[in-house]
Amino acid sequence: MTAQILDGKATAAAIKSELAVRVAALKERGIVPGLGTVLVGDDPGSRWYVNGKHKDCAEVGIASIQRELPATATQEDVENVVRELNADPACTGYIVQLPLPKGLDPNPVLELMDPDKDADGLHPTSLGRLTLGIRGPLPCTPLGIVELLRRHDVQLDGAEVVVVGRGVTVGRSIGLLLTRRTENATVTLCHTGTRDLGYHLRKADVVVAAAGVPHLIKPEDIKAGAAVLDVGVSRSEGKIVGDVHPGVAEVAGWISPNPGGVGPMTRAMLLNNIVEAAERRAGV
Ligand SMILES: Nc1nc(=O)c2c([nH]1)NC[C@@H]1CN(c3ccc(C(=O)N[C@@H](CCC(=O)O)C(=O)O)cc3)C=[N+]21
Repeated sequence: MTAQILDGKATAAAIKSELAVRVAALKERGIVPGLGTVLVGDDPGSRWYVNGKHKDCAEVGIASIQRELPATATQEDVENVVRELNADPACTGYIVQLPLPKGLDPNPVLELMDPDKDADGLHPTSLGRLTLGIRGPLPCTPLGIVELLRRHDVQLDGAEVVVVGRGVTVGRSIGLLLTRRTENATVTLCHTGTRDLGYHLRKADVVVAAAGVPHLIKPEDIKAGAAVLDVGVSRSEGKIVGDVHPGVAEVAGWISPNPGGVGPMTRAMLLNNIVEAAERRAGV
């Protein structure tokens, strides 16, 4: 068996054209959604990601608000930019690109953000709302994964999902999404303290690999026909190496390529969060 592709690039493109229609409808009511980004320092990778987000915005008609600070910026400097974006009516939502340069503490910065302007869906209030079932921005990568599976008709209702990795952006938050009544999956969260990872993986209908360990997930650990999502981003000689061994494609029923899988979906969901925030504010 060769796995079918969970094509994140094509799916993200389809979502972006749907969002463009919703943005046009907002504009007819005089509302222009705007995404802000805060980039601190000169890490080329971070700059590349941030530029990509603004390119995405241009494609769907969302306005861009770019704030840049040098690597020498103080905690106070970063927090002042956050206060400014909180107060800016043109900014529907924004992200503070992580990681921040050494010496800066991200948590007070993130807590200072207006939760209603949280484009990442990772603000303490957003995670609290998700836990409590209150409408609000949702974490982009988990949401992208759910959307990618839904649009390829991969069943989540009743599925055994095994998540590998307990990072906040994916592992810690995706279970909250997948165990809602609307998704209705059973979720097991594995991490470096898990005694027998293979034992859990072999039962999984869906595997979300978000550990950041190159080729951690081996073909012998995957149930035939399972859906495997590769979220891992490690780099070797400039190329992305995911958490999933290439041999898994021979066993799995569905696999997300990396690049071209979950990454583009994450970006599309960031735009989705901006459009939804603008719609919520407009009472749509
Ligand atoms: N506040 C904040 N929010 C974020 O969402 C955030 C962040 N900080 N810091 C860094 C990570 C990383 N991240 C990616 C998003 C899309 C791709 C993506 O689209 N990748 C492409 C190409 C990757 C390549 O070729 O380098 C792909 O997977 O096909 C990658 C990485 C968002 N992040």
